[in-house]
Amino acid sequence: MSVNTKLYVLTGFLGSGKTTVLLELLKQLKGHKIGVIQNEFGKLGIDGTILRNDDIQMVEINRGSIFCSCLKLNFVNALAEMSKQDFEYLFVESSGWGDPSNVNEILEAARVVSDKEYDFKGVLCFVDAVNFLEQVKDEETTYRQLKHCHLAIITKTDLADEEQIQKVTQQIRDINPVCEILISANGQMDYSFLRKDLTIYQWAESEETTNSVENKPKSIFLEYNGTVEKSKLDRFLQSLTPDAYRVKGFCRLEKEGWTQIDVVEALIDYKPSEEFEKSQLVFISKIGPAIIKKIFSSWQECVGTEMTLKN
Ligand SMILES: Nc1nc2c(ncn2[C@@H]2O[C@H](COP(=O)(O)OP(=O)(O)OP(=O)(O)O)[C@@H](O)[C@H]2O)c(=O)[nH]1
Repeated sequence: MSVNTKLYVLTGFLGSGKTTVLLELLKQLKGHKIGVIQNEFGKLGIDGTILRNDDIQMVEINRGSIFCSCLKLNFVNALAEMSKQDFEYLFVESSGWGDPSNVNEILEAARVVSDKEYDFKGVLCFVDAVNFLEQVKDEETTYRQLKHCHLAIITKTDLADEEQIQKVTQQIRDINPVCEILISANGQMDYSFLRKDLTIYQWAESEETTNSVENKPKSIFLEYNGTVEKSKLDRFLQSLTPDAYRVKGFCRLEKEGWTQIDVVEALIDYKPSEEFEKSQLVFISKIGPAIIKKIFSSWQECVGTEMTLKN
């Protein structure tokens, strides 16, 4: 039987909580036929590993933004390929650096080459209640993601007080006066938006994306074998927080075993994880290739064991 696949595009700055809500959405929709297109910025598909599950079908597009000319054809092809599968829902998680200003142009291209039309339900933009007000001052991407969304989801409201949430809401309204706004804490939120057509909350006209190969932040990944003491790794990660937009990966710790590491600004989060062959951490640099030297010297000082850095 042929069904109309409901299509949602998830956007939001690095570490704003897209994967956290997507995992919850997948739980809420258990039993439905679901596809995911996962776009990671670095070479390693960390989110893909977190989301992988027998019930969903996933395609990963890594090493850049799906809105950038470097990857948008891959995105169009993935949409066309997945349109053959009669999913009930298709979620596209774009990378935190993704500027979705040209999303309509891409969906139009996909419409031309796909077997079936998607029922596009809207762009969801994740807004980090703790870090957004600072990010939006410096990062055009954060502004564009909001301008072109239909639903803004304020995340991490468990970590922000009422006054902060009010300020964030006001700033969202200044950028996008018509989008719907919801709040979320650790993926808990009102999911009834799934029954709505969010595209009625369209604000901005399509425009060129700001994503390009030239302005793509540097990403680098670190690997080590064996184990590391948590306190040492923590000191290492803390020393790098001013210079990295985001650090994430899976590490084997001496006492705690395999652990998922998430660093967003000053916040370092540790969660138990499945096992891997070796420990790997992806760094998305605020300071370009200069981060390489800092990673080397800080690792020497704080941890001191063998590791390798890869592009
Ligand atoms: N306390 C709290 N932490 C959250 C919330 N949402 C996300 N986080 C944490 O924030 C970090 C980043 O969350 P992700 O869901 O991976 O963010 P993301 O937008 O997918 O990240 P990128 O794909 O790297 O851009 C993780 O440590 C999450 O556990 C929330 O509502 N409350």
